[in-house]
Amino acid sequence: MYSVKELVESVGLTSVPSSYIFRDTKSDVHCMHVQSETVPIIDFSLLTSHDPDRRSETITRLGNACLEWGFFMCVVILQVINHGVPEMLRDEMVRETESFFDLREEDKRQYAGKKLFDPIRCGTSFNSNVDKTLLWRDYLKIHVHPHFNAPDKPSGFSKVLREYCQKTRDIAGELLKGISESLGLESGYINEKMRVGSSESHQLLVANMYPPCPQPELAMGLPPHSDHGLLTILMQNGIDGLQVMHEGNWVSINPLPNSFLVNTGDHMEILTNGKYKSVVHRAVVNSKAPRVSIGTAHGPPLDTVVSPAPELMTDGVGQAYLGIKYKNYLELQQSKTLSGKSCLDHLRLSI
Ligand SMILES: O=C(O)CCC(=O)C(=O)O
Ligand SMILES: [Fe+2]
Repeated sequence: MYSVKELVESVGLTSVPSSYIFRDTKSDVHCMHVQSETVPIIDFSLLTSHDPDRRSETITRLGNACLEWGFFMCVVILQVINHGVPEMLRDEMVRETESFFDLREEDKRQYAGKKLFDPIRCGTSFNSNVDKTLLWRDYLKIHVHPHFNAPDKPSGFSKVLREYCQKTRDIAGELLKGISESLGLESGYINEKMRVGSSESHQLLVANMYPPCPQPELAMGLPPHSDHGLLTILMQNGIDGLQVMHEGNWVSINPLPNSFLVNTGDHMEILTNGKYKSVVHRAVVNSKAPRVSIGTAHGPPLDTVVSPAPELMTDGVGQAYLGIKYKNYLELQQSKTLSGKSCLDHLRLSI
């Protein structure tokens, strides 16, 4: 079966087929429903404020969010023209993405079964060649920077996608400035060292479609994992499903209006020598409505070797991770079943 959406729509499913029954003994922990206010919130307008006190307070919050959670909601004031994402753009981006998944299967199939670095790739599960259990998830992955790519259908997608990707790169650039400062480094440190914001930086857009599931407790949208890259900026179509691991519990995320969900990725953990750890998260499914989430992963150029920053190895802790080319890390992650932080574990040095 090429997609879960097709499966759900082709037959009146009343139960989950056995190939989708997900058993995860390791993460079988109690799911706490924590209110949104316990999740760190970053007001983007304060981060870019000219008032040094407000900016500095926000940088402290940002640093704490990275240190304690690896996750925060970033509220972007929509009317800000320079760095905000206009509300319309977010809505349009969701609508166009939904329309893409609603295309006829033959229109989508031209992007199916392709390789990791093909510009546009569409499929189901994570790595359906090796996944023992299939995931209740279809995806569209597009390498949008340094070379911009877009499917030719739906017709309005390309324009909206280009603008959305530019705006999220701008947001990532500002967040990385704040994160650098929170580490006691120059504001431009991460952007310059990782060449993020350069004409070569890498940005991958991943759109996920989780169709309604007749037995949501038996299936999994995306299993516990951490993302590659420095930061992922995510939004959704108004239906919840993201959970992040915090202090041993799954915290269900109910985004504030106009907020992006931001998590630190494995390359942030490597670069900071383990100070800012990537967050483990997962996507659960529901029986009522299709859920769409759209994430952009922001990383260095593919040929960049990411290793711990010497400036962050001064506290007597030696180098805790091996360096690796970003490209090779992506290959490593894609060669296996998605599972917790198993890729990062390959690079950990025992110290
Ligand atoms: O759907 C979500 O909320 C999470 C998506 C995600 O974790 C991913 O695409 O890596
Ligand atoms: Fe993720």
